[in-house]
Amino acid sequence: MVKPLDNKFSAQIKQKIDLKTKPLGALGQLECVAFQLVNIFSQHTSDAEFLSKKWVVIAPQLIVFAGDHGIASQGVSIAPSEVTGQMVANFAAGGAAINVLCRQFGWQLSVVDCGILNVPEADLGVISQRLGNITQAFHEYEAMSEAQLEQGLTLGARILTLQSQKGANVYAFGEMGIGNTSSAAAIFSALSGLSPEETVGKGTGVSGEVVIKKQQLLAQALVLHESKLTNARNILRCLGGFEICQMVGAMQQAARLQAVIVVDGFIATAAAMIVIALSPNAQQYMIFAHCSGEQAHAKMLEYLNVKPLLNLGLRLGEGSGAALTLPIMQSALALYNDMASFEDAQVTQVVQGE
Ligand SMILES: O=C(O)c1ccc[n+]([C@@H]2O[C@H](COP(=O)([O-])O)[C@@H](O)[C@H]2O)c1
Ligand SMILES: Cc1cc2nc[nH]c2cc1C
Repeated sequence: MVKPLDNKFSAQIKQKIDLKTKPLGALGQLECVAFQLVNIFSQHTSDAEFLSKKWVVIAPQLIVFAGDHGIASQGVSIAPSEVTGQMVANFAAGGAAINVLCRQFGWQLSVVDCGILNVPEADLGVISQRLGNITQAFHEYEAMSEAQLEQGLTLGARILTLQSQKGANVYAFGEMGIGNTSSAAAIFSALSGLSPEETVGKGTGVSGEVVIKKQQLLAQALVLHESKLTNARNILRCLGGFEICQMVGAMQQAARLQAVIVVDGFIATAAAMIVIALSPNAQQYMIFAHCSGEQAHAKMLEYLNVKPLLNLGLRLGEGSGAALTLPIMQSALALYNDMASFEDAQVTQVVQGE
């Protein structure tokens, strides 16, 4: 079960932010981030501890879930499925964008093989939680079986529990999987009722013709599975990927632990949408890192009524947008902890005009 935030200290947190030496709201979204983080971190804190404690991000973990997609055989990506495994090897060797950003900011990075076609050599440090080699093409079959779905949710939760032993209070979620923008768009259409024309985009950078092909495959899938697409579990099973499934399990577990969940781009947000559909309280623990260049990501964020922290036109995945939020979260907390109040600094309190 995902508990709602108890909001025990929320009025005090808001007041402390408002009494800092600045015009009301002048730190913009940093104020929202500070409020959300302190509200989450203070869930099991006594009144005395709350007043004296400095709030910090502890042992931040970024987990990249990788999976291959049957739908990729339909030519929906600029890259073949083999690239998923090749990129996983790149993650393991430390050369990808996400490795650079994790080193830059201090995330601990884990990579999970949820079921990819070409598995890198065993000793590369990739965590193996395989549900199969590849999902079935969802325009003709259910992407995965009930057993694979169940196992994926369990294994996703398991990896989060393992990482939580490092004492982390923030988890970020990224993915790698050729073809997975098709899967994420299908999930978004099934959950929202939006047409494939509205949810499909260019993914890795396909041409207009391929976008139309993607839309047609999605339309076919939505008709094929129509009778089953009435709940979030079936939507995930029929249209999802092994990596999306494990991301759902891991995000659910992070929410159960009342930890912060940093959601990356289009595919990670599709996983978050499933989590929210299953457990609406989970959204209280989520920070949406950025608005991706994938055209329907802005629509997903609008559908969830959330404001992302960044808008840099990123469309890489891997957790790259999520990685960039660590210094933002740390800055928001440092301001909350250390910035003087009007009273501390003997500055005349300014009142906002009408
Ligand atoms: O995170 C995003 O918003 C995002 C947007 C477009 C593409 N991607 C990445 O590109 C791959 C999927 O693109 P595609 O064209 O193969 O469906 C997958 O590995 C994702 O990590 C990621
Ligand atoms: C090269 C490459 C790197 C990626 N990283 C995430 N998705 C990707 C897709 C491609 C094609």
